[in-house]
Amino acid sequence: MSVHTPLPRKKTTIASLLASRSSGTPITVVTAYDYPTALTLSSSSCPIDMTLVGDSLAQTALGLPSTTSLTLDEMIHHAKAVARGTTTPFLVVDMPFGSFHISEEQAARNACRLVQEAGIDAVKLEGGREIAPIVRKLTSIGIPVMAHVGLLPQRHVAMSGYRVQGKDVAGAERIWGDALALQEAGAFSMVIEAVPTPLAKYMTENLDIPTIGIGAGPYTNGQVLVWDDLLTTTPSDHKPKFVRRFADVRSLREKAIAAYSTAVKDRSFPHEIDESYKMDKSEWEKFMERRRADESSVKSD
Ligand SMILES: Nc1nc(=O)c2c([nH]1)NC[C@@H]1CN(c3ccc(C(=O)N[C@@H](CCC(=O)O)C(=O)O)cc3)CN21
Ligand SMILES: CC(C)C(=O)C(=O)O
Repeated sequence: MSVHTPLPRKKTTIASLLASRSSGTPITVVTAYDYPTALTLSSSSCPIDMTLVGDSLAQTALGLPSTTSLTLDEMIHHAKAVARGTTTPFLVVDMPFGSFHISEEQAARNACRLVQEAGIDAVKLEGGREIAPIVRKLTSIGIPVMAHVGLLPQRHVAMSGYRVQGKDVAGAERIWGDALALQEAGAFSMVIEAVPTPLAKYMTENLDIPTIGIGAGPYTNGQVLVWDDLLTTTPSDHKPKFVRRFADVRSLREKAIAAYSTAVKDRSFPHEIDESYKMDKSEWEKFMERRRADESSVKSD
């Protein structure tokens, strides 16, 4: 095989994620909310291991004030589009607020909908030890669950805002206890959001499942970022400390739209030959002859 031919990439599995953890190869996760984004993540020249249809969908793509108003039906609509564009990455979908807390039965029914209607690989559930029975239930019926501890955006009101968690002994012990309970319940992996670096490092070293950090420092088994944050797609004054801007797509888009507007208004777009269609001269002349005949027959009526 020539050096220019990329090696065919294999579909990420739970086993391959565990192998990455064991070999110390960082796991890459990015969110996606639509088909073209899913295609980009699936065909990246440097691998993205997991695609997450995060419920950040509410804010990034739907303009909602927080994730709590996102419905399961809205999530399924987007998850289907992402699934159509996802090949090799492991596809994880957030269960929206209110779609899994009511009972194990409700959680199982809704997780089954996500699997059957959207064709996703796994679900992610925000919460601590109180949702361990739900994690156990879903795992027991063969739906892999990614846990999510630390900052829980679905509880931003109860937590008095989006704040770093586990900064004192009590907070750190609570998060560590939650992590153990969720691993014990069968979670295959765990997102750790906005906790101090030493706590995330301790958790990574003392759990058996891959940890995926966001605002959790460099020592987790993998990292996740929101598509819109890493590309800078949207105007926003606030940048959480954990976000790094890998591109400025927003200014690129704004420049493109301004250039389009200018070109239409000054009539330099479209170009008469390069961007427009031709017609045979004789066909055009026949067309005009017939129009003239029509006009004179209307006049003589
Ligand atoms: N675009 C986007 N990116 C995200 O990472 C994201 C969403 N949306 N929506 C759902 C949740 C909300 N998230 C957030 C939102 C804000 C902060 C934030 O402002 N954090 C403060 C912490 C301040 C402190 O306690 O010291 C920061 O300034 O970093 C963190 C996570 C993560 N998720
Ligand atoms: C920030 C990531 C982990 C998430 O849960 C989301 O995108 O909703």
